[in-house]
Amino acid sequence: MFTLSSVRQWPRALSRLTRCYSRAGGMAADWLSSAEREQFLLELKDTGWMEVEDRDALHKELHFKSFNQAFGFMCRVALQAEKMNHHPEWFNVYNKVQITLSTHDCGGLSKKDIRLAKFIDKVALSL
Ligand SMILES: C[C@H](O)[C@H](O)[C@H]1CNC2=NC(N)=NC(=O)C2=N1
Repeated sequence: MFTLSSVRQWPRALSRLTRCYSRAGGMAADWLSSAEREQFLLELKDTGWMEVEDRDALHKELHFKSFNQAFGFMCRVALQAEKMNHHPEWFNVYNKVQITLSTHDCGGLSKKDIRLAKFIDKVALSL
């Protein structure tokens, strides 16, 4: 019989899928297939994103000309995060912004993280 407790013996990726599916109200729309994950991570690593060692997340540090520019960047990302209902974990000191992306509802990376990472790169490039 299928039970959530039995899923823990399944591969980690499948376990993440069930967590993502159940918590996100049965919608696995944001789930990343292995092929998508590989492709998107390749693209994002090209623009300076790194995989975090001890969790399924992406990290990037951005440097701006001034605090004003860094904070303006954060405002634009914050509005997009609210629109997506998907929020970054971030830290700002003066002209530097450190960002970590992961989908808490899924316990790892989802398509929302990819979309937000690409938005972040687009905004950073426009400044
Ligand atoms: C209740 C609210 O919709 C959820 O907590 C949203 C908010 N923002 C979020 N942001 C991120 N990064 N992961 C989430 O799972 C998440 N869930």
